[in-house]
Amino acid sequence: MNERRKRWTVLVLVSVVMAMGYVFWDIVSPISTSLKASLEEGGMGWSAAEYGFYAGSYSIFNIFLLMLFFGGVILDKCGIRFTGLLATGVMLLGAIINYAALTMVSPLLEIDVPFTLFGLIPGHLKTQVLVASLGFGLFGMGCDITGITVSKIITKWFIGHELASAMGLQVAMARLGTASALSFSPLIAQGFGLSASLLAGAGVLLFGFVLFVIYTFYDRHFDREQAVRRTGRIAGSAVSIDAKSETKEDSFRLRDICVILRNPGFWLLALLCVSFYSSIRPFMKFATDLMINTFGVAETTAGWLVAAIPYGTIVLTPLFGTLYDRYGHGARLLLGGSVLLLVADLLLAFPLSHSAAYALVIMLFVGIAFSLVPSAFWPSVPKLVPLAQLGTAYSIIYFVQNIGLMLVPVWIGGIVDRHTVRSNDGLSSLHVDYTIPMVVFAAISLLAVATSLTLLLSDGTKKDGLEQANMSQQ
Ligand SMILES: C[C@H](NC(=O)[C@@H](N)CCCCN)C(=O)O
Repeated sequence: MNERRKRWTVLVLVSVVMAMGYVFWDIVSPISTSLKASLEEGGMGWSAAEYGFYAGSYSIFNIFLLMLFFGGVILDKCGIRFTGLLATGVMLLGAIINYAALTMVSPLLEIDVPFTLFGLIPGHLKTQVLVASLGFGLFGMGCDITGITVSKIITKWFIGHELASAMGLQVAMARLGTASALSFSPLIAQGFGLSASLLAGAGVLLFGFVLFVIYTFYDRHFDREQAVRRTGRIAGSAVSIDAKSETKEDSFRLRDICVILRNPGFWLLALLCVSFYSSIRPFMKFATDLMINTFGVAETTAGWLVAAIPYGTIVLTPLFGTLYDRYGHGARLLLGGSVLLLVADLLLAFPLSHSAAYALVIMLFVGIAFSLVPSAFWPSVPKLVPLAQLGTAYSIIYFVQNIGLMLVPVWIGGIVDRHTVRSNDGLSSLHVDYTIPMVVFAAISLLAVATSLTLLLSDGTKKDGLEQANMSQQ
């Protein structure tokens, strides 16, 4: 197999592994209403607060046990193969615990929670919710560590080649995973029961684990070839390189963390990541409700309007990635995406029309923004951070991103509660005015605009290469 074919095969393998993670991540979202239904109606009787706690538990280990940070250190210290197997294994284990909670732990047992952590934890929790959350937290830890591992794998194989196209395709596969979960999970649950969706999700993760095992053979082969090349280059010298070990670039020293933390470019990227993703991901959690309340569409139509976001990104992310590879202008792509998101937020806060067509156009704007920024953001990180520190750098970025992803929905949820009024039309009793929540999202997007503008300006003076094409050879 020639080099080019090998690296694209690797891309397919690891993108599918990652997409499997995204499938499980959203497997419960479309069936949450059924989960909240009573036992007699075939649900599990979860309260909205319990569901919110379960959904937020994805980030619990990543944030409170600093697992993302340690994951990055393990990646840089122990290498891709070890970390990838560990992370995909933990994802699978978490998913199995999550599934087992829904089938084996009674939803009738409740416990009183001794501390509520500033209102983030409900005062009473079903033991089933607690066990499911433990599983989902473990899954989240494995999933995000798989994320940094996959980013490092793609960088390792594609640096100097089609790096942004490759990362764009990987993100497109991830979005396909999200879209598939949203589309198929309700069908599986309707046909075979709620827990069947989770079982299907766990099955999908087992498939991902097997694919990662296959990838390790490619990885070992790559390292051996690199070692042979190096040995060739230093032929005659007394230095010997162990062909079994990973490449020298992968070795990590603890003081590298200080190097990363002292890099202002890194902090700009981390700030852009948390502001952009905190503005778009939590928005997507509230978007269906916003469609119903602001544009008066039915729940199913609202779901389809919001689904236009991930479906649109499947095509656009690799397209923008290819443009970045060939023509550069990464900082401009970041700025363009952030500005577009800001405009979309404002057009939803102060709608010019209340038609479904208007809402669809805005969702397409959001989809374009959600393609522009990720396609330029992730391949830009290796331009500001050396390969030896890349795993740690990605993990710190994910860590900062997770803080926003955990806090912003809680914040917006509180604002939504305060802007919910009982309507008099006798049909839907509650109405939410989304003006203020959307203004808050717009303010967070404005921070993303300011950060990407700073990145563009500093690239002009420091020449970090964000505006340069990624491909140095075909
Ligand atoms: C590519 C990018 N990834 C992330 O934002 C990661 N934090 C997600 C990690 C894996 C899934 N939990 C994206 O999805 O845009």
